[in-house]
Amino acid sequence: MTRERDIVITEVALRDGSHAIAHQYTVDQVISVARALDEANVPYIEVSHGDGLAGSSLQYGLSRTNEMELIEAAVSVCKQARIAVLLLPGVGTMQELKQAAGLGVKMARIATHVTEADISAQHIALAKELGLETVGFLMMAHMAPPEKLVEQAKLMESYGADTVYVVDSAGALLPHEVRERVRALRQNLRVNVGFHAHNNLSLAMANTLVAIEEGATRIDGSVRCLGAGAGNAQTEVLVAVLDRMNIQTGVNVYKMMDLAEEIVAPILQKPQEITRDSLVLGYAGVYSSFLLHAQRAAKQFGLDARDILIELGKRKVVGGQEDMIVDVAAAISHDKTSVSVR
Ligand SMILES: C[C@H](O)CC(=O)C(=O)O
Ligand SMILES: [Mn+2]
Repeated sequence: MTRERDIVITEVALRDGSHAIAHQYTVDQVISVARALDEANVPYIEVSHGDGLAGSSLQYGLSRTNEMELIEAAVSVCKQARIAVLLLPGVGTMQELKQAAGLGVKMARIATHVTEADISAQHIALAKELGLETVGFLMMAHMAPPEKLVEQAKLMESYGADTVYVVDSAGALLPHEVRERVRALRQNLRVNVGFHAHNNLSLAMANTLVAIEEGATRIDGSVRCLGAGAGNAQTEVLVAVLDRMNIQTGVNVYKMMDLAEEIVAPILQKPQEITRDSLVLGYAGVYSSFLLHAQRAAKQFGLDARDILIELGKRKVVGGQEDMIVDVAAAISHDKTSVSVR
């Protein structure tokens, strides 16, 4: 018997990658990327604002195109791939989830900070009620020890999640820390375990392989590394590596390479690489989607973005606290000015 997929990949460039391009996706771009991913036999494609449904706002960044149009476009061109959406309770509401389901979305990923799983109960329940495959997405997983992660994951499982993800939002986890976390979830959950990496410390691939070794079967990647910060595990590389390991993803390696090169690379204003600022995200444990916000604030206040990011890391700022970025920049700028006039 042939195994079609040992590992089920969710491609996140059309959602996580939205952070990297300041939420400027057009319908044409989404159509060409989603169609090519579908032809490459990628099973799940996530589409929404970078911060999930209804993320388009002054706080998180305004989308160029209404995400429902993007979702509808992606659904319309996929023959086998299922479209997924991300939802952060409090940012997105039940109404957007219902609307997305009505457009043909098949999977909902309900994301909370790693210690706040309790706010996902109603959204997970609604997603199940709507007949969606449902994922609990525990973000900033480096901020909680394995026991805490297990406690929170069990809550999501009890609400009905089919899968719970360890999400390394800051790209800060080291391989042994991924091992401990995925192992702990595998030992304590009955549902699937997933892993979502960020490449800020150049560990996305290594960490993903460790997660798979520990039994994670749901894995996220972004083609051409098109994700927040330095991007995620690079999907076309991941499927090639897994193929060499005789681990089936069902994804066509050549087609992934071609779409990365010919369709996704031209969307990028500059190549996704580990710059000094994205490296600091992983080094200081800062949410990857803060990168562009911090760079903008640095420009506004004439500062080094690294100083802002390091301070955000010290203050343990988490997703949803984007307004703190400007506050921190203003405070650093104020301190500098007062020192220089003394
Ligand atoms: C809203 C975040 O961008 C979700 C995510 O991809 C992460 O935490 O990482
Ligand atoms: Mn991410």
